[in-house]
Amino acid sequence: MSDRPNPRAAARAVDALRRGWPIAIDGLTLLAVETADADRLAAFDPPATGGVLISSGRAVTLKLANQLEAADPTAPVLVDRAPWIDFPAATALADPQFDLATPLKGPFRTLPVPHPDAAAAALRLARIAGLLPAFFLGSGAPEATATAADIDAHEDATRLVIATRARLPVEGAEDAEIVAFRSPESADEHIALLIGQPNGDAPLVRLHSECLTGDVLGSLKCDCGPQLHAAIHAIQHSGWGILLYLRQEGRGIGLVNKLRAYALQDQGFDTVDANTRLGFAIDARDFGVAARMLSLLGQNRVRLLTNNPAKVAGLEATGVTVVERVPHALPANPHNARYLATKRDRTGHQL
Ligand SMILES: Nc1nc2c(ncn2[C@@H]2O[C@H](COP(=O)(O)OP(=O)(O)OP(=O)(O)O)[C@@H](O)[C@H]2O)c(=O)[nH]1
Ligand SMILES: [Zn+2]
Repeated sequence: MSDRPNPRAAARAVDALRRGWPIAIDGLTLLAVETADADRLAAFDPPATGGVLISSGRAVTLKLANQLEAADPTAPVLVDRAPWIDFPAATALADPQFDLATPLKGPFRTLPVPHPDAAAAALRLARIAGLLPAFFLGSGAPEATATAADIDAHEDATRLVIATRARLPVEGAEDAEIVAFRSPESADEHIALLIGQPNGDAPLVRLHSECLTGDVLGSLKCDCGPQLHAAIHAIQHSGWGILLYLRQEGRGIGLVNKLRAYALQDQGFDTVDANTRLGFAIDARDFGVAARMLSLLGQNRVRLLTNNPAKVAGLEATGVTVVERVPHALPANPHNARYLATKRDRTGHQL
């Protein structure tokens, strides 16, 4: 009955969310809390009864869902918009960063989520837009309209194509070639660095997810910067291979949300709990993107440089054979020791 999924509609919806404009998804009309303000909210929901949509990871902190319900921290929860929930109160509801400074008063009451699939899709769209996963529901005229299928189509990795390639000598690998990938409507430009010459062996491959703080600023909170450079050296040393630089900042939640997770880590939460308290999955990355890039480069058998079994499983699930996992652990420092221990203890990293 419906038209073919339209990724362009999802792209328009992402743009509208970031600008603070209302959108509609399959029967729900929504305004992102993060980009709203009191006036926009008043125009969007004049009776102030529309409810606030959050994710169950956040709802657990607010005691609106139990741990069991939060097995999927991204599941939608609808909070009744009690008369006292004005714009600042809704912001405090959405953003756990302020919990210590402004303890939430409540009481909050949940309501059944109308159109749960649309609500879940809206929370996914907030993540794609790099915003907090929280919305006002209302009735204002939407600036953009998308369906859940449009959003999935927008994320479909098979639409990725090679945009261009060029020689790029880099420190540690002077004969490297850079290949850029794009998919229509998406702002992300993933990169592959091809190092050395194919020699008949499966290439040594590193999936590196973007980390502005670690890759560029030399952050000591994680191991990304040293892992990036060590990967280039290891690939060069192995004869040949590929470094994929994936635009999946913050394990897929975006830079600003990752920095919010860092603020929660400053309050004592570890990297796993920080993500779920914000209302995100522990790891929101889609390694199908990496599989598609390898396929466009003609590689379906790889030796994978990683400590993360989820990367091996993610590639294998999309048709890439991982003939060997090659460990990629680097020395800890006082600032990232807890982060590395959490990865070992809570996300199955083999260090
Ligand atoms: N959300 C969030 N992302 C983080 C945090 N610390 C680092 N990252 C992101 O995690 C990603 C780095 O992960 P990877 O280097 O691929 O590491 P990994 O998944 O642990 O796997 P391997 O290094 O391959 O073993 C980058 O996108 C970072 O921005 C954090 O505390 N919270
Ligand atoms: Zn990092």
